[in-house]
Amino acid sequence: MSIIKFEHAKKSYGDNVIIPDFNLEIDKGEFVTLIGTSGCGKTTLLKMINGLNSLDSGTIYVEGKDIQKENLIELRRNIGYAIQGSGLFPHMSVKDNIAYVPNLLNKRNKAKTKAAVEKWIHVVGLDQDLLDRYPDELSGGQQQRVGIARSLAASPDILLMDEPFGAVDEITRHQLQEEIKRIHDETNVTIIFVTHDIQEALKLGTKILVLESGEIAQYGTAEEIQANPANAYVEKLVHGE
Ligand SMILES: Nc1ncnc2c1ncn2[C@@H]1O[C@H](COP(=O)(O)OP(=O)(O)OP(=O)(O)O)[C@@H](O)[C@H]1O
Repeated sequence: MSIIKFEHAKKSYGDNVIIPDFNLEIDKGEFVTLIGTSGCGKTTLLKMINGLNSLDSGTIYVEGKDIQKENLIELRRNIGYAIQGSGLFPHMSVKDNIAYVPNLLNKRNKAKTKAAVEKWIHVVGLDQDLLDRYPDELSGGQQQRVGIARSLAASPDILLMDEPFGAVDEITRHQLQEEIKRIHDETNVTIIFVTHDIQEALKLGTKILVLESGEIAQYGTAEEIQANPANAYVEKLVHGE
């Protein structure tokens, strides 16, 4: 069974139709990289999955359930969300940022939350010494890692990532790419990852979703889209001018 299924999903802002008629099934455990020109609707599509954007019409199923009939708070607990610039709570320590969702889930089981925090800070490759610092006392790359740790700390089945490595230097970006690949291999979390960078999309994705004006230009493996680009846009994207 697919973990996410779109059926004629439509989204507009006012009269501006961004996603006209979206149909796709994403299998559990995929690492989907979502790429397309600026303004084509990548962020809009991502936010439809966790209910941050409501649908005009159509249906999205997450783990077989129609999200429009679900409690959105419950839904989002199972869907991690990591955004560019980390999106950390500035007034909370690193520890409290990562513990935020586990605390909600574990209620007063402090030992369980502490174990989750220690596990995830380690998984994203950060030192335990950073736990008591505040976000503005970290480098951009460290903040980004904490953001990823926070989004994973509730052990979600799905992780939505919106250009999570956009704001860091090349070396850190490369390290974070390796880190997220490893996390995906180890946890089998289903990831939907927005990027502007075709090399990043090809490197990380088990499937690449090329979006063009809110519609699927192509959905396939890196090999497939490189060997058989579906149209001139995909061709240009993967092979340059
Ligand atoms: N809240 C909003 N109200 C009105 N229009 C919006 C809103 N959010 C996005 N848009 C518009 O919808 C279109 C798609 O935006 P979206 O952010 O999904 O694109 P994107 O592919 O993620 O772009 P980028 O790569 O630049 O981040 C754009 O034209 C944008 O201006």
